[in-house]
Amino acid sequence: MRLIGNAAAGLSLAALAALLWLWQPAFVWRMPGADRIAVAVAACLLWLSLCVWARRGRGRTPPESASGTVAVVYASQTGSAERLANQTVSSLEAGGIGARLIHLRGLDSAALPRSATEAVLFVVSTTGEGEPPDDARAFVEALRRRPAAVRDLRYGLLSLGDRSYAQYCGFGREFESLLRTGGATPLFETVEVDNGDATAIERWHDALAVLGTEALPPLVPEPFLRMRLEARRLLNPGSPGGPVFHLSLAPEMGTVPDWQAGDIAEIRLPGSAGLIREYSLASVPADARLELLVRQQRHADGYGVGSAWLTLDCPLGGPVDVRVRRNSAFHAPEGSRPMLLIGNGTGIAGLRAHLKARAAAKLGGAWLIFGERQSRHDFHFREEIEDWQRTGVIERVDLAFSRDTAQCIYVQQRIVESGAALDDFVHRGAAIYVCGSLEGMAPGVDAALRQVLGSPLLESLAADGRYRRDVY
Ligand SMILES: Cc1cc2nc3c(=O)[nH]c(=O)nc-3n(C[C@H](O)[C@H](O)[C@H](O)COP(=O)(O)O)c2cc1C
Repeated sequence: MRLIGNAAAGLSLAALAALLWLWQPAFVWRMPGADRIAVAVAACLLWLSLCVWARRGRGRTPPESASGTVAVVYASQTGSAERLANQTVSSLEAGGIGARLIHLRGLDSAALPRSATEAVLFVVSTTGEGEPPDDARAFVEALRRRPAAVRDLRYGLLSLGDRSYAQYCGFGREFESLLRTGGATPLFETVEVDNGDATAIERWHDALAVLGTEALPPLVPEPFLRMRLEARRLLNPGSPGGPVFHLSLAPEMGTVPDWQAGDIAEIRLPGSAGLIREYSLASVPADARLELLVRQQRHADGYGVGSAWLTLDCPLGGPVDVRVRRNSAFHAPEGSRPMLLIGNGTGIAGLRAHLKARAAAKLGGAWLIFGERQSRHDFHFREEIEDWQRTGVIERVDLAFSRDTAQCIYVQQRIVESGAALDDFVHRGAAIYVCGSLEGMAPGVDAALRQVLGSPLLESLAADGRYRRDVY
């Protein structure tokens, strides 16, 4: 191919030189012979540099493997599928296969590559009770209506889940059945990953050999960073609820890793076969600290493993192995769009990070709806929140303390009570962010938003990334 290309460039160069010689416009004709030759040489040089420039431009596209390029499409609720998709792209590219990362949110099934040379690798997780991540809902809905949209697609599927849930990999299985119904062709057997199981991830890596290279570098897991527990403060002494601690992790040396509001801290517990616990980050990089809220879990048979270590056993100043997981599904909206922040309990952590980021960017236009048990004990970060109200970062706060009154008020009631203002806020362009418990709060908030805004609007907000949730 390259030989043919070079020959063609040579021939066209010769033709151009001949043309220039024959044509010789009048002003060139009047020049002395030596000058005419100089003009012809200059024109040829100009032509040559144009050819070189055009070839360099072409060289910037990803290299194609013997079997073409790969689109790696992910849908993720809390960032794990996003991370594996990223690692897959890096590994493919290092192995010489052109790969591009695509977020399933906003993707039209008609836009999926369907050529014989481009394969699609899907990396998806399951959330809720066997449900798709929020960023996959619109795509899946469209696929249900028009399954043939994926006909002729060649795909591989990595499906993340956790066997402790009743519907293990429920969404991954539903997605695969939709792909097959639509006539898509699997490149290899779907790989299901139970709770980050490394052996299953290795199987995924091995299966990728079908794309045309045996020597694919391994998927590189992000390393943990050694930090130390700098501070631990009980936020709710006297609360009828479980104790909530505000933890601050400082770097042992050097700087903290980079992150954005919405990202998640993964903490590796010592002496527990590498068990990892995850928490929404409550701080921003300008704080130079990773801050978390941890509720101490007490069960009939003792404390929860992760929370007991962080709130009781880890000594102040002691080492903590941590890494940050990018969770773009809960990142801030673009620009200065207003935000409706809804959460309960330790969910204030993720919302606080967003408020801190907005305060630093001098953005107003935040509305906070927060719920806990008693205002006297459980109004976490009260001073900060009141300060943000004074300085205009927060334009409105609604609180729902369930144990302050006999009627047990929750955030979902506040949503319904403020229906007209909330509808107006959304029509002013606001994005809705929900952080906190999956049980009770998240479905209750979802139902209340549907009641106030209507399901079609809420679905379209989700599809546009204006309804995002970090719920656990
Ligand atoms: C709130 C919540 C609900 C979940 N529901 C399920 C489920 O129904 N079935 C399942 O197999 N895994 C379930 N999981 C486990 C996730 O699929 C698993 O942790 C996955 O690695 C998350 O990937 P993501 O971060 O890309 O969303 C759930 C996890 C969470 C936090």
